Amino acid sequence: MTGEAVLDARLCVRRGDFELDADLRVGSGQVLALLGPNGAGKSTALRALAGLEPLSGGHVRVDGRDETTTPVERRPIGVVFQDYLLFPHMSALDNVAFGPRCRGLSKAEARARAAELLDGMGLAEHARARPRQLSGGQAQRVALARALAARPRLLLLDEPMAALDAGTRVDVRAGLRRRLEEFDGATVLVTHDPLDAMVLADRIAVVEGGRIVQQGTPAKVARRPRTPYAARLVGLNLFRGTAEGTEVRLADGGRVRVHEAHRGTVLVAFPPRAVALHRERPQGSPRNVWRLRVDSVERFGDQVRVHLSGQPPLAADISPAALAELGLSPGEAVWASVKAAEADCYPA
Ligand SMILES: Nc1ncnc2c1ncn2[C@@H]1O[C@H](COP(=O)(O)OP(=O)(O)OP(=O)(O)O)[C@@H](O)[C@H]1O
Repeated sequence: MTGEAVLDARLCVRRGDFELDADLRVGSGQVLALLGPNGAGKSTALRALAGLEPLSGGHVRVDGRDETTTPVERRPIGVVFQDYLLFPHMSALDNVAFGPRCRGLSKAEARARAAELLDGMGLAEHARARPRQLSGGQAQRVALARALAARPRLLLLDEPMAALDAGTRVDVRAGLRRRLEEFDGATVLVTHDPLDAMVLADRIAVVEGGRIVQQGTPAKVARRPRTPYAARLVGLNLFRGTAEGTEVRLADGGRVRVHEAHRGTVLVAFPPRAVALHRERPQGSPRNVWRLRVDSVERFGDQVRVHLSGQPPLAADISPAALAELGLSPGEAVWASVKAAEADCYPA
């Protein structure tokens, strides 16, 4: 990120035994996704930014101003909660007008601003509807309009797709992306869905155990994950090891041959579709060949994902026809191979 950050925060929070310690910087018009497993500290980070969770250390700066001790209602922040928390007894218009009203705008001014925002979200004809009369996607847009109504500089989105059914998610996600592109403040989005992070964010911070373990563009995180969690999310096999030329000795046992020579501690990644399975030991070209055992087999899109244990443990994607031909079942031994050219190797 270049230039001055809209959000510059160091969040140190203690909750019982749990400790969050994370640095966040988000530029103007940028979306940062906090992606991580349950209990990683994503919501704690969002709550700390909003002022709902006290910091034991660190700071929150927005546009260069220190907001660390600013009360929740006076922070230049808009929040969209997971289940939107719209006021059920108010119309969409009054839900959106609520924030500006609280900040001192007259009723007419607040309503005019709310109407404009709803209009911009394609919700003009739903302005009088109560939340329960809205679809999930519409309710999300009202919640977003409400968060934007106070003209925040920092927008916080907590699992914005979680309340939606799978069928509407794709459209709503695309719509949310367009709206976030129009927002010139900073956005922090919490999710445990990699697809949300990939589609909505300019940058992803992978949070595990209260720490940011990796940060980068979605493409970079997807291609070069740095932890087994991140690798699983994007569906890659990932190993840490020590390279000596084109051979990598893996930390947990086994070896992988890679295409380019490296030296020292590295990560090696390759997709499950790069793994071929064989009944007989394969011959020929410079490839990796391992004798492994089938752990489990699951349907994965139009492919079958075979989980293998051994050194190294792998996931392999093969076609249902190939599975039938191999006649594999859990507990059986199988040969697995990967071409050296398919194994991406990078410094750890
Ligand atoms: N009310 C609480 N009191 C004490 N500790 C808490 C409380 N809520 C959460 N924690 C601790 O904080 C940690 C982080 O929780 P947090 O909700 O921030 O994780 P998360 O990444 O948002 O997970 P999820 O995806 O499940 O929402 C948890 O592991 C838990 O140990």
